[in-house]
Amino acid sequence: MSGRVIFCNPQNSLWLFSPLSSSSSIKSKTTYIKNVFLNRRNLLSFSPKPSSSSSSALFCCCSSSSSDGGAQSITPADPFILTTPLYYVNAPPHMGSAYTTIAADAIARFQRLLGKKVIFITGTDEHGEKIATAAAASGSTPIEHCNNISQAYKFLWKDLDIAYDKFIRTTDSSHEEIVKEFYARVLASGDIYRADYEGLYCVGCEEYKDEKELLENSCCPMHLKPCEARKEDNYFFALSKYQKSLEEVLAHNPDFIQPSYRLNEVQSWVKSGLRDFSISRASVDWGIPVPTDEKQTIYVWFDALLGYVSALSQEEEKPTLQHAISSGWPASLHLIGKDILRFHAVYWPAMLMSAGLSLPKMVFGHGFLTKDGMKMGKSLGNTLEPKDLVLRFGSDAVRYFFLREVELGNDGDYSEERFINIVNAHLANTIGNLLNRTLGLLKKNCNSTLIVDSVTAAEGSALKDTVEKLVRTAKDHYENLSLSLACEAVLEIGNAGNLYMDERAPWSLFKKGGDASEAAAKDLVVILEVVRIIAVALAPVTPSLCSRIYSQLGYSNDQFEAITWSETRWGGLKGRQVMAQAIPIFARIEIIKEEENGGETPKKAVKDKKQKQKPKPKPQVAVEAQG
Ligand SMILES: Nc1ncnc2c1ncn2[C@@H]1O[C@H](COP(=O)(O)OP(=O)(O)OP(=O)(O)O)[C@@H](O)[C@H]1O
Ligand SMILES: [Zn+2]
Repeated sequence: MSGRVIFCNPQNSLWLFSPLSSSSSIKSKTTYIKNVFLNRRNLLSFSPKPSSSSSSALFCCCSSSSSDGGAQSITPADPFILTTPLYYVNAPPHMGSAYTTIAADAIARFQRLLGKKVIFITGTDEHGEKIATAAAASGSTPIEHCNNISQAYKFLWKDLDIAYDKFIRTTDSSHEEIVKEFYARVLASGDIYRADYEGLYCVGCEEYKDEKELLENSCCPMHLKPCEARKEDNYFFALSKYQKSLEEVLAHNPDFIQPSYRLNEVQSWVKSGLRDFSISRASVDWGIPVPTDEKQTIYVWFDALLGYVSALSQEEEKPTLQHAISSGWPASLHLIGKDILRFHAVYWPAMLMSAGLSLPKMVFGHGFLTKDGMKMGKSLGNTLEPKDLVLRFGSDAVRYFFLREVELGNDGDYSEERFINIVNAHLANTIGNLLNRTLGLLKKNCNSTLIVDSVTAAEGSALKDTVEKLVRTAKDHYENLSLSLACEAVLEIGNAGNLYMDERAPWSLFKKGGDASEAAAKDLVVILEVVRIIAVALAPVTPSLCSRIYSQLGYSNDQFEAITWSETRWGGLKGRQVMAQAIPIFARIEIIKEEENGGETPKKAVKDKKQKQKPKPKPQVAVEAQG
């Protein structure tokens, strides 16, 4: 289905022209508009057109517009555009930055499994005072510093199996072009003016603060450092002009800000009165020059948010807003931490409205990974090294633990003991052992070959029903971004498989021979089918682990790469398939005492554990092959 959107008002409104006849009721027109347009593009709210307007225009949509110079066709094939924050390169990545990116990657992978065209954008935010200071402290030029840290992000994303489509750096020249064009548009809308400003500035947040949000001694609650009193002659963005439009967007679009409890927070910021904010810095050199005044640079947030748009420009095209947005803007989802919600839920929509661009469909502000109750962050330095975790435990364990343990939206504290317990119990035991035991029995009793022509010929009906129900549950949770609950549902499939194995006890049926033996061989097929379904349903979260499962089930890597969610349907295993050699797909993590590992690093401890026996008091962790 498609419709026409005609751009009429350069500010905030557009008119929808619907093919419904003029005699259709307002209710049916409303339903039509909702179904066809809302949530597909960015028609965030609408109201019946004032009767004096053009006869074919049905509704006036507030707060969203298309800037593409006229009519725009809407097609169902819009891509799913998903973004992480562009991380600030004042310091290398840490587990907090990894958390958002892992979650975004799982969402992107799930959407790809559904067959959607996905554009998964991540990148680095590289301008501003903090960066210049960090570069000076490390004895490098700002761009050298940015190159190093940006590269560190890319390396980490590789280690964590992050399959992004676009990595945007705000120092890219194409980005700079787009920021300048955007600035010019906002200026042309009459939303930029020059004024003096005096206030309290947190360099950590790169933001002027309201006194009422600060702790004692004007300390920033996030960075625990006193803010500096500053006075500057700056360019301002007229945010206050968008008060009403923002209120309407928030009121009419309950899904725009997620989780829903964050909407109240945003609504109360807006209700308390929006103040214009400064979008340039006279005292900062490391930034994009203001197009109309080379003595000032554009405020780092005004610049960075535009990275979501500039990331869409194609290398072979001239970097213009028009080209960039024609790749499918608006974003379907900005996944961010709650620390930067105000920028994404208030500043960014207002900026987009001013420039006549569509608003993102959803902004999801997740919670914090904390250490001793404080947000882990680069500025506080209380971070956890994701690289270390990956080296010790592998990317699947890291991805699984944080997505399973910290429900997207909530805060969560890290504990190594809990990490080990969870990944051992879920990945090594429930899933890994189930596959390993089953393949072992298949090898011993069936020559590693499935004895049936198709899985349906072997199916265990009650188990099949349970699995089908849990697959539906997992899908619903993925769709609602409840990643922890999605993991839980998939684990339940594993539990059901283990229960079936224990109840049927195929090892003893094989001993009986005859029909019992044949029933046992069918049971093995059924269990392997359960594990195959787990591999599809958990692929967004633990892609490497799931590809190892697929390869043990006799599929090629290419076959795994081509899977879609529809393959969670019961019956996918090929009859008469010969299974690969059973090797543990997930190395169980063992806690061994340091007296056993002689103080060596945990991985090394596996190899040397038998030789070194010096007594030492503290426990250590080692990785061991699952038995
Ligand atoms: N402790 C954390 N828990 C969850 N996500 C985090 C955490 N720290 C950072 N992030 C992610 O990184 C984003 C902020 O990126 P940024 O580069 O500013 O990192 P930061 O470590 O918070 O920096 P700083 O400590 O200097 O403020 C957050 O919105 C969130 O997506
Ligand atoms: Zn701060």
